[in-house]
Amino acid sequence: MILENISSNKVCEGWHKQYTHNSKVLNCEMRFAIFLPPQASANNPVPVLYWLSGLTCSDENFMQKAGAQKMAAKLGVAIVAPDTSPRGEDVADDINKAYDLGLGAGFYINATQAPWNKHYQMYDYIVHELPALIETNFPVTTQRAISGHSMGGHGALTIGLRNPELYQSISAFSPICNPINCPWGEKAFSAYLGTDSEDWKIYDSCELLAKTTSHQPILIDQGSNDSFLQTQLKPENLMAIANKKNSLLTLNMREGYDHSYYFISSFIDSHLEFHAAHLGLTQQS
Ligand SMILES: N[C@@H](CCC(=O)N[C@@H](CS)C(=O)NCC(=O)O)C(=O)O
Repeated sequence: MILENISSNKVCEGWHKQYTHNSKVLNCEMRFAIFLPPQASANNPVPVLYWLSGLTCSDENFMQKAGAQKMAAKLGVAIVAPDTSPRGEDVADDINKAYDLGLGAGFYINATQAPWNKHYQMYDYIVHELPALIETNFPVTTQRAISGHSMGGHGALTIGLRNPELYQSISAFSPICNPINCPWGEKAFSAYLGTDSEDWKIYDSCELLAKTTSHQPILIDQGSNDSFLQTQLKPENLMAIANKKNSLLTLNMREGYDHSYYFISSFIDSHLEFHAAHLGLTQQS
């Protein structure tokens, strides 16, 4: 598969690069960003943290606003930030161009309903196609961790929980924890997956955590002043299941923080350290 490099910036002794490529799974051209820490070389491949962004985002929001590169460079971990939906002229979008359905709102699921199913196969793209591309073209190992924000936090939790053998650790900022029981999830899942809510459960972290038999480490940070907390995010639903099952889930409620990248940038270092510990990396000065 051909990758086209469209930008390169040196940052924290490593490199931030953007690429475009033709996605077979999504049936369109896609763009992603990668941060390669200074340690990464053919003789010293590094593990990868996949970052899934939230509604309205592209590969750029996290890379430009989270300030993750300094710690990732210290720890020696690569970060890959994909886009949040398929893109292009012929890709279906919401008729009202709503921010929470269609472009920028792929929800990291495989759509089964027309017209969405032609392109909206973000689950397969994130789990299979993109890592294969990254592992073929960059000095990285097959070790993966996964994290994300809001819709991307839902993506990280569900993808991580469904594939414990592929992801060493899972983290999330302000994740949509129970999409089958909130307006964002109900709207997107009924469009992409149809109206039978039984079919939605394989993309709901509460349902998945209740059923899993593996004990993956999970870290969640949530701001107490997040305007979406009560209506859309519902971390208490996930916590109740985690407590019942003795899951390795830590939920940090952060007083006064909101839903923005100001919040993410305040705690991203601790998430990188959490993943590094589970990937067997130690901080280098
Ligand atoms: N009220 C927002 C909802 C979307 C939103 O808050 N998006 C979050 C993720 S759910 C985000 O990261 N936005 C982009 C940014 O802050 O850079 C809007 O209408 O754009």
